[in-house]
Amino acid sequence: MAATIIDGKKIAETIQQELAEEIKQLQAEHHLTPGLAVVLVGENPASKVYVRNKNKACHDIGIYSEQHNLPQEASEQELLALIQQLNHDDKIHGILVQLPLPDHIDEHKVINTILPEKDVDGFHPVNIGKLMIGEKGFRPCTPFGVQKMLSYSGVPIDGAHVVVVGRSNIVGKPIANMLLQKQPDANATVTVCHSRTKDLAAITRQADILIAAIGQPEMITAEMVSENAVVIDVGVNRIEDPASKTGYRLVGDVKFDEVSQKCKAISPVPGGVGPMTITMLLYNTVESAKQSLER
Ligand SMILES: Nc1nc(=O)c2c([nH]1)NC[C@@H]1CN(c3ccc(C(=O)N[C@@H](CCC(=O)O)C(=O)O)cc3)C=[N+]21
Repeated sequence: MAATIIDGKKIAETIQQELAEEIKQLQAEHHLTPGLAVVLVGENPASKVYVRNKNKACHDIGIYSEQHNLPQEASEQELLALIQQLNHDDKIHGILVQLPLPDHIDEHKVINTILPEKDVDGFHPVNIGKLMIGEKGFRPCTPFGVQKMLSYSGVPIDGAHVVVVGRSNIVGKPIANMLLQKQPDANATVTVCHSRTKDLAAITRQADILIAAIGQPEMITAEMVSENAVVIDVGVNRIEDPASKTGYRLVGDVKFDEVSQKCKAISPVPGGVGPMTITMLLYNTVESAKQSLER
């Protein structure tokens, strides 16, 4: 039987409406408008699309946003100075530096310079540490979006066997930690697999919830999933497609056509995790603005 489609776009819209209400209230009661600064270095075309989408989403729900474009040749020093300036800017509650950065810039140094209380991407070691020990802090937007997507869809996480394929710092490792926590919308049994895993399919077939975050187009096939599985596809891969007017097409890490004929529920690409990622960035920015009232 065909799987239920987990409509990330629709869930994202619902959450964005809730955020818009919350922002109206912050403005009425505290004269406070949440503010986000997005920093883009260079000309990566995919990055430009995301940055544009983020700015639009901010505008739609009432978040103030500003975009800082640095040229590809900008020095690390220049970028760090900009971050320092944004750290001290009271209009700005969230700072996002679009990754990847050019090779001559040290990503760790850049992330470490962002104040943890403005790190709405959840990439600063302080926020990663808080996630690890279950303390309040910013959660990385993509895994946070996956968790919300599951809970909004009524997928039981408590006690479920979650299999994560992929061990990146921005998706695999944090999602595994989040769903493992002794907290609501978590309490899962988590297995993390990766490129060195022996007999991957034997493990993925055991998943109640399968999270594909490998970065390999259409790697997860029908024989790797069970009939009861809920499949969340985190992949965003651009593959060439001469038939498309853009010359490319977006596919996930899951072979959607065959897997969706077998499993219980599945999130599509596009229209799945992507819109949730942007929404959780907005969520974190609103959260950061609220926290600024308490300082
Ligand atoms: N500091 C930082 N934070 C990020 O969160 C971050 C980043 N760097 N670098 C790049 C990745 C990628 N990313 C996406 C966000 C939304 C969609 C998204 O909304 N995708 C749409 C389709 C968009 C399209 O058509 O290209 C969808 O899946 O429906 C995709 C990818 C955030 N990233």
